[in-house]
Order: sequence, then structure tokens, then C-alpha cells
Amino acid sequence: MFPWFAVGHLTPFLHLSNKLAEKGCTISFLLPNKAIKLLQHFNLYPDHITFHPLKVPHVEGLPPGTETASDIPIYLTHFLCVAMDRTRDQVEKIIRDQKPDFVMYDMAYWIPEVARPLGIKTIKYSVVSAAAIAIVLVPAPELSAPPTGYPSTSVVLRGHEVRSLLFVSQPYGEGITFYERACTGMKGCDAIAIRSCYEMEEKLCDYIGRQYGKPVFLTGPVLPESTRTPLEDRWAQWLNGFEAGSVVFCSFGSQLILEKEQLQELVLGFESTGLPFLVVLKPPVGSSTIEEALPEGFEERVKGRGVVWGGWVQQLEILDHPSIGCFVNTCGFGSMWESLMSDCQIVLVPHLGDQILNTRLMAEELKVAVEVERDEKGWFTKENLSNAIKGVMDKDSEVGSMIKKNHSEWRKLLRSEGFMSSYIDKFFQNMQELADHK
Ligand SMILES: O=c1ccn([C@@H]2O[C@H](COP(=O)(O)OP(=O)(O)O[C@H]3O[C@H](CO)[C@@H](O)[C@H](O)[C@H]3O)[C@@H](O)[C@H]2O)c(=O)[nH]1
Repeated sequence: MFPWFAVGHLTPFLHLSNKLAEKGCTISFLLPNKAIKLLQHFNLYPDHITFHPLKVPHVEGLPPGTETASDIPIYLTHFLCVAMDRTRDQVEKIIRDQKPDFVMYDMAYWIPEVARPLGIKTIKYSVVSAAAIAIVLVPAPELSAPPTGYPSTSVVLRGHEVRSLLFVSQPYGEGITFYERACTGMKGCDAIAIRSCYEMEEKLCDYIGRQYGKPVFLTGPVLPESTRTPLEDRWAQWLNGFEAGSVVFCSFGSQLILEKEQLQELVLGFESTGLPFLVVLKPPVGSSTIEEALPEGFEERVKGRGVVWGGWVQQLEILDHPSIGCFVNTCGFGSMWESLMSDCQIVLVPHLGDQILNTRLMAEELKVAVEVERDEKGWFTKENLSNAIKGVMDKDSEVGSMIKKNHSEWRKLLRSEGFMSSYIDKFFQNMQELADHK
């Protein structure tokens, strides 16, 4: 397993590794040294899954010590791609030593070049939605419309949102654009795997398979069915102090760093809901702590009912806490699945291109969430945020009841006996057939 150096990618690769280890596979998991600490509690089969730490070389343009996308603002990501590509010698050595049957990868487009001469099969595992892959099948200058044959009219970008995909034609590593990286990685593999399910994205998955002429294997959502570690006492105790389903939890993923002004607007939005809230965000641009960026008098005013936290929390465990009633997030693909598995109302504030598409899927196709209204620049006002939250938390709200009902049906399906395991069984069978295919 060789995932991209970002928590939102490392985590689902590890969840899948657990499922494959359960079936008896032996897995070498390649990851930046620093990420081991963050992930090791998710390794449920340490006898089968071995972490191989990689030394991430320093690349000019990155702060010293950068190892994952969480360490840097999004606009520096292309330098981290350079660093990942420069681990190629280390990766190649591990592959030669371990001689696996398969290598699964995502952003490292050069894996097929390394593996094929050794007779090793490769699977490109996409941990973003099928919609997000399908929409970038054309280079950015043509992005004003989805590619020909794109099979959805609702899971699309609208107007100015198209700008969120302009990065596709920009360098993403040395001498390679994001588009070229994505396409080369797809064209070189023996099969494409997607962390999705037919119930949600069948047409999009089939479309990708047709475009690349490759088999497409779906792994399903691949989430732990229950949380394994107890919630940190600090949060358990704080949340225990509120009524069931009353607290609004907000987490913006592992990467997003806001401008100070945006952060202030956001927290003021939470304040004006009048509801208890736990907001987890990275300190904004130019601040070393979250506290120094909060609006004046804010902490005093929300004391006892609101917390804004600048560190890492156990998101899955928090979502499982009975006091949480609403989850506000950017609809990164990891949080999207986690929110669907939870019992909470879902409010979405997408930021990146794939997050907008996931939001359309959730809010318009499945109708399990509401999307906060945003302006041309992609930002929103405290009133819009507060209204969206109150709209789903109000017991008499029609929209709130409608999304609650739809969400509960999806949750029932995802949690139903055999739903996730049948995807894994099928995926495992697909892998065995691919291994036998000379
Ligand atoms: O304090 C925190 C913050 C995050 N998480 C976990 O980190 C993961 C975050 O994943 P996601 O919600 O997808 O956010 P990002 O990592 O920011 O997402 C990146 O990767 C996704 C693919 O997984 C893309 O869809 C997004 O656009 C991209 O920003 C989830 O499993 C969370 O449970 C925690 O456990 N604690």
C-alpha cells in the first residue's frame, strides 16, 4: 500500500488494509515516518500490516520537516508531490525486497513503471468520489463543462465553481501537471479501485471504466463498523454535559487552513445559533494558536457552551457521542462517509472542487444534507451558516425532517448486515482473479 502523504488518503488505505488483513493478506504499508503515530491505533492487525516508514526528503519551497499535506497550506501541495516522487528509490527497494502480488497506490503515477517489470500487478485506488475522478478526465482549460458523456446533471460544478478545478492543469510535481499525474496513474494500472458503492455512483464508476478501458473494482465505503478507542476524557466529559442530539460539531478535515477573517466569520456563525458547539480547526494563516485568532470577547460570550479547538480530535469517536446532533464539515470524502454513518444532521461547506461535487451528491441527489449558501469567492456569511444549522436542528423544520429521514435510510443501508463486507468479499475476489490473469 502506497497512499498519498495526506491523512484523508492514508486513513482509507489503512481501513482497506485491515479488511484485507482480516482475509489473511500480508501488507506492507508505506508512509511518512511522522504519520505512523497518527495512524497506528487504526492498525487492527499489526501481525499482518507492517508500517514501512519513508524518509520524506526536504524540497525547496516546503517548511523543514514537512511530511504530510496536513503540515502545509494547500497551495504548497505540489512541492509535497515532488518530495513524494523523490522517495521512489526507497519505494522501489521495498517493493523489490517484499515482492508483493499487488501494489496499490494513488498519486504515485510511476508505480506501474516500477512494478510491471517485476511481474507485480498494480491497482490505482481512488479515495475521492467517482464524480471527482470523472470530471477531471479533461484538462482544465475545457472544464467549463463536464467531459462528454459525463453521466450526471446534478453532481456538477456551477458557474464560478469551475475555478476550483483550475489546479488540474498546473504543475503537481516536477514536469508534470495534476491532470497528467492522474491520467498516467490511471492508464498504467491493471485495475482501478474506487472507495465507492454502486448504490451511490454506479453510472460514474462505469463511465470511468469505459473511458480508461480498465476494470473498475469498488471497495465500498470501508469504514470501521464501530469505534475501537474510547473518546478522550476531556471531550467525553464535556459532551456528557449536554442533552442528546443538541451539540453542533464542526471539523474541516486534515488540510484546510482558513484566513483569520474567514475563521472569525465561521465562529460567529456558531455563536449566533445559540446552540452548544465544538469546532475543530487549524490555526488560521498568520496565527500560531487558534485562541489568538478568535474575535474579541468571543470566548467569554460562549463560555460553557462553545469550544473552538486548534488540535487534532478523534472525529469518529466524537461523531459517535450521543450529544452530537449536527456535523458541519467540508465534505472531504472521508468525512462524507463518516457523516453518513453517523446519526447527526449534516451541514456542508465545501471548499475544494471534489468537496463541491461530494456536496452535490449529498445535498441534491441523496438529499441527506444541506449546503450552506456561498458567494462568488466560495465563502459564506455567519448568517448563512447559522441559518443552515438552525434549519436542520429545529425540530419543526420541514427540510430538517426530510434530510433526517433520507439520511436514516442511507445509514440503515450502510450499516446493514453484510453491506460493507460483501463489497470487500467481491473486491478480494476481483484481486484474486486479477492475480490469476496472466
Ligand atoms: O481533528 C481531526 C480532523 C480529521 N480527522 C479525520 O481525518 C480524515 C479527514 O478526511 P476528509 O474529511 O476527507 O478531509 P481531508 O483530509 O481534509 O480531505 C482531503 O482528502 C479527501 C480524500 O479523502 C478529499 O476528498 C478532500 O478534498 C481533501 O481535502 C477523516 O477520516 C477524519 O475523521 C480526525 O480524525 N481528526
